[in-house]
Amino acid sequence: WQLRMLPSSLIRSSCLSHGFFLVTNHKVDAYLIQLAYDHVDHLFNLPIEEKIKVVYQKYNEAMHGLALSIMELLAIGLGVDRMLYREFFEDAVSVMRTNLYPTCQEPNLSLGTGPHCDSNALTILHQDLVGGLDVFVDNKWQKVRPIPGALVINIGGVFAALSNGIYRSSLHRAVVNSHKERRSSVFFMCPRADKLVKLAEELVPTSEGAQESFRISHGQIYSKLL
Ligand SMILES: O=C(O)CCC(=O)C(=O)O
Ligand SMILES: [Fe+2]
Repeated sequence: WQLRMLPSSLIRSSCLSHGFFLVTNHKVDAYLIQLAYDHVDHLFNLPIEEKIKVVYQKYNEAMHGLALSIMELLAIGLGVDRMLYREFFEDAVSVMRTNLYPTCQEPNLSLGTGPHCDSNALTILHQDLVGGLDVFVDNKWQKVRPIPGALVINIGGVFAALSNGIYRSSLHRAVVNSHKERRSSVFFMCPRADKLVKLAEELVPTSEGAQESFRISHGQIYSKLL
């Protein structure tokens, strides 16, 4: 199972089946990604130094910019106005998480990050070269093998809802191993909680009433997904 590259039609086909794809040549500075990892250890020693805050701010800005570009490709793939999701997510709130998975003598008995679907809109994950991310596709766990410099993108529950379920949000997990610790940095983009999540007209070919009944805030979707 190999995922690669992306014009909007390739993104569309991966989103129709499982919602995961890789982005390379994404212009996010490799040095910035490395800095974010380097500073993880300091995060636990509060107060956080100004320097570290700046790294994470820059990391978030870079990922936010990339996520907005991906939103355009997702829109093209769905046949809606190219700017629709870019504009919708312009003021998105984001969360960043850095995971450290220590080695484990009995990896089969332990959960790294247990099976889950992301409930936010779009996730951008950077993993080191150890490997451990699995996606449940075609009824089995399949590895997302690390590729140097590549970012793993996946559709979350909010975007699956925005696409009227056309794009999929898939179950995934991170497993541990007995020989090498692993790190990943994850950027979760979600709309502000009070944002009204409304389907693009093209995705609801039925009456205005159906549109109306779909109006639901992101907070409501989020609480249903948790
Ligand atoms: O660490 C990973 O590879 C996966 C992490 C993940 O899925 C998450 O934090 O939502
Ligand atoms: Fe996840």
